[in-house]
Amino acid sequence: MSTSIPHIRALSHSDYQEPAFKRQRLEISQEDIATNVENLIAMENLDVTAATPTVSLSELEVSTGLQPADRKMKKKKKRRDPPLPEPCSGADVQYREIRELLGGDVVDSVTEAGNAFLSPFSPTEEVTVTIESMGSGGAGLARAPSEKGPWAVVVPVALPGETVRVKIVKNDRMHSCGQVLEVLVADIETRDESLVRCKYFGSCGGCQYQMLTYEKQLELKRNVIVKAYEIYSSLPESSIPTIESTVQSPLVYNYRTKITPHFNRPPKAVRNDIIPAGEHPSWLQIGFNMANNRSTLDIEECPIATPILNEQYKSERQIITKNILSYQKGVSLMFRDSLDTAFNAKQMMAPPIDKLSEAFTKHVCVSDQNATAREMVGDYLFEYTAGGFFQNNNAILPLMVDFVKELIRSGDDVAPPTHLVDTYCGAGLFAISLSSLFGKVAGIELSKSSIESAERNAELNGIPKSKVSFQAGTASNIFSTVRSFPRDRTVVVIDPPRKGCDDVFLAQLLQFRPATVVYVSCNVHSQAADIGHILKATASEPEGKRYKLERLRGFDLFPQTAHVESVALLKLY
Ligand SMILES: C[S@@+](CC[C@H](N)C(=O)[O-])C[C@H]1O[C@@H](n2cnc3c(N)ncnc32)[C@H](O)[C@@H]1O
Repeated sequence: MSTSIPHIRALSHSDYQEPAFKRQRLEISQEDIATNVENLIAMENLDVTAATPTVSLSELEVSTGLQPADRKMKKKKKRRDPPLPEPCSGADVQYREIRELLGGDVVDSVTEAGNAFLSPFSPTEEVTVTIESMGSGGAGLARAPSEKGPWAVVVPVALPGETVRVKIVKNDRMHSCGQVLEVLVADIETRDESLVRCKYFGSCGGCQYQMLTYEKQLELKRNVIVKAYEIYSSLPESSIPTIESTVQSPLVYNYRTKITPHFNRPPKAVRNDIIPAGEHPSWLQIGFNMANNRSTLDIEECPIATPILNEQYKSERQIITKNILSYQKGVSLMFRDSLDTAFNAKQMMAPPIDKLSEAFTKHVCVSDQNATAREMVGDYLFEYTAGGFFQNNNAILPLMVDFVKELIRSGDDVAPPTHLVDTYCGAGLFAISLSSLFGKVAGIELSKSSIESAERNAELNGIPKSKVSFQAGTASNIFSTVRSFPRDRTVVVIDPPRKGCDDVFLAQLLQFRPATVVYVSCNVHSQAADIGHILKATASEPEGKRYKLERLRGFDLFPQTAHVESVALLKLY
């Protein structure tokens, strides 16, 4: 039964036009032609089994316009496959999921035959597939029809069990990406189109889950953590605690406190045009990356961003549109929700603190990357450079900080921790928010401007320098600074960037061996890999020196998207 899916239908026709001046991404380049031909030649010399994608020579000639003579010319040119994706990256996670779907042996044999990039689909081909599983990136995963050979189709906004007609929009290693044209068989139990708030949902790459209830989104995010630990930690099931339910964001729309829309410079062909007042030329795309490819989709407002960001973005779009012909380069904009920095921060924090006053409630939008932004998290005030790192969902931050506090307090009351080491500390969010639990706090962070903010934040919040110190540098350097900290009373908080901790950091952490480690992560896959490494490295140590993973819980910092963050507690036992 075909189901009416308004936003998906809208995507399938010509609402969105690729700007005429842009080279079509799907155009086959000379290099692609060469590769396809070589692969084809390789296939001709192979004992072609069912495991090999089947594209006939004539099909390839039709799709590439290549004639037999060209084949001879290109025969000698060999091109190697691009390297495998960076471990724990989104592409790596997806590749592993594709291997799971198609079978590791099958993928290996296609790869050995040099055909991992030989898509059985011609660009823009339409195909009907049934989604078999949900990828951790929020897209449905399907097998290509069997006559196409072992190949996957990755389909955003399609759910397991659904049958969808898609247009192929991109070919990659062992898979093609499909854009839904029609949902032929819908999972009406799970899909609820009335929940979708954004008219660009499905074509914009920002959100994946608007068609799901929030409860379902949280369940899927928990599954991502379960799977990440199964695959990336290489730990036995018995070493992984029950993963707790994902903590909800108090706001599920209008929560995002930073957005970075962008646009390209105008194409040469229109440089001498005159844009009539109030008109938005069709070639001008100001917005966010599309799902499935990196071209920009023109978007007037983003429902997951805070209202003040949308207000400012809308008026900025008008100014840019008016002046677009004067831009020589593409621009990445930044809008950051902030408390109004016109109020004096020291005065705000001088008792008696009035949290209902304008200084604590008036929000503004900061669009200068170098300007200062300000936010209150619980009882602490934080300032930071607007273009620098600060978490993007302020509504959930107090819950996250409280959970970290709970983990720290959950231990031995007889000898509670006295020292905190905040690694990858940014502007001091954890160091400062947790400072009341400790006698001594040390933080480290690579960005000098974030360290300056952290120092200022300690001062603004009345935390003496004798108690809290910050250091600019790579995280592993902290261990020489905190040599005097008592390891059995020390908590190390780890909150690295997406790629996780490096080997030097992990080696130093293992040598230091603090009683408690709280690992906060924006990439559950690298967190699982790092924690797996820590547990395995200490597994054969004597009692009291082995780490145990005691708690693990997801936090939904980005509702409507597939992204999930997680917090883990490690203890020595
Ligand atoms: C996910 S953020 C966490 C920041 C902070 N904990 C917070 O919640 O606001 C990761 C931080 O690690 C910093 N960083 C990246 N590589 C680093 C390294 N090798 N050593 C120390 N800090 C690093 C980044 O600048 C960024 O501020």
